Amino acid sequence: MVKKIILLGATGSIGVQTADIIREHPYEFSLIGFSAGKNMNITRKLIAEFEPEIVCVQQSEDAKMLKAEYPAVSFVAGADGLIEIAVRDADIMVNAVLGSVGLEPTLEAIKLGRTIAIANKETLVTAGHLVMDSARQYGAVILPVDSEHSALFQALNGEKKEQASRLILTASGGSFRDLTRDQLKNVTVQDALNHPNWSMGSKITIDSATMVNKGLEVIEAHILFDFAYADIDVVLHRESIIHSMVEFHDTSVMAQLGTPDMRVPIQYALSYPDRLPRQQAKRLNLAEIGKLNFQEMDYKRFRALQLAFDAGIAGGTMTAVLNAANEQAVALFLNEEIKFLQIEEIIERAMDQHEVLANPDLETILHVDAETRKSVKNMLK
Ligand SMILES: NC(=O)C1=CN([C@@H]2O[C@H](COP(=O)(O)OP(=O)(O)OC[C@H]3O[C@@H](n4cnc5c(N)ncnc54)[C@H](OP(=O)(O)O)[C@@H]3O)[C@@H](O)[C@H]2O)C=CC1
Ligand SMILES: CC(=O)[C@@H](O)[C@H](O)COP(=O)(O)O
Ligand SMILES: [Mn+2]
Repeated sequence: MVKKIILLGATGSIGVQTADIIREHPYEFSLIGFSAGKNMNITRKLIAEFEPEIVCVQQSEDAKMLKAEYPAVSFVAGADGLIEIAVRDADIMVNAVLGSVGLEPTLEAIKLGRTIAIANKETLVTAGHLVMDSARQYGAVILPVDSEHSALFQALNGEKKEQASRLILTASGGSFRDLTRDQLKNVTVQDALNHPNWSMGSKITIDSATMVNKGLEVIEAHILFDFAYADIDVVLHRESIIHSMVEFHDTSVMAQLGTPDMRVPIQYALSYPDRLPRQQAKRLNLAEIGKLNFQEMDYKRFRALQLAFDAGIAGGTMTAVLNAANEQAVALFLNEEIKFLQIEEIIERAMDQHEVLANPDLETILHVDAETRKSVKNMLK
């Protein structure tokens, strides 16, 4: 049976790699619709290759322009268009957009009991409890794409969750892992975009350099697997070969390993519960395992990780504040309007200014998200 795929964020790093997997397995998957933001070149290439039923783009002018070029395709635009495409009848909706913009489309697809393959960690950090409560209510399946959470999901597969005692996330340390905090004062955007192991979109690459990414992933792990923060650890692992581990109460540790290639966790989510062969993948050289490097996480050097734990433990709306402040701050850094170390300063100030609201509904979360973005803008005035 060919699985019909709806892909949000098709023109991004995860989106393009998801298209690779669909291309590699034409008898397993069919791309029936996708969303893009502003990248019309990749959008045109995907339309020509996959002949989707429906395409969403950010700007309505782009939708009009494309309609003239591809009259057989339906085009929608903007936030409403993202929801319209997300709820399209399909076997899997892949959320690979960037940022909390992915939240409402995901919630609407969940209400229809859809299977969601989720790469978009901002959705889960912003409103993970709403997402998981709604998934339980409507019987929707949430499959992790993020490499660490795919590893945790695989290591937990077939196990009794109550017999797992600890989640151990691995962190490469990012682009500046060999710099002291003092040396971070004048680093450039170009330097920050130079991740040692992964080729990713700009925002997550900056998040890896600040260690916010690992902080978001700690919250994502708490949300997806319902582990207390006290039972989630992070270890520095320079090679990104062990993608994360689960320790059980008999002290066994199950790990998932592989060369750093996001197509593997993407394919696993799409083909779950089966595994499909990957001829094109670079197989792990077993000699490399002997050289793997692990170090204790240094929470002083990587202050943003501590902030993320603090936000998760505070709960309620605080994770939405962390995420929104970070999204704004990273955009400012990428625009060269602030220095690298100001990213974590902005996050800390936004959190200090926030009164946590417990058990927030969607309206409250969206309001807090918007207010946080405004407050970050005011910080710089
Ligand atoms: N890249 C990776 O290896 C990994 C990514 N992730 C997560 O996956 C998600 C996507 O990351 P990544 O692929 O790197 O991001 P990219 O920036 O490469 O791609 C983001 C995608 O979302 C679209 N987009 C951006 N903003 C909007 C918006 N406001 N409305 C509609 N569409 C929008 C972009 O469109 P366009 O480019 O056309 O403007 C693009 O298709 C993130 O949450 C990230 O943390 C998780 C693990 C690994
Ligand atoms: C590929 C992926 O899942 C990214 O989240 C990656 O893990 C970032 O790596 P670090 O945050 O460990 O540098
Ligand atoms: Mn990850």
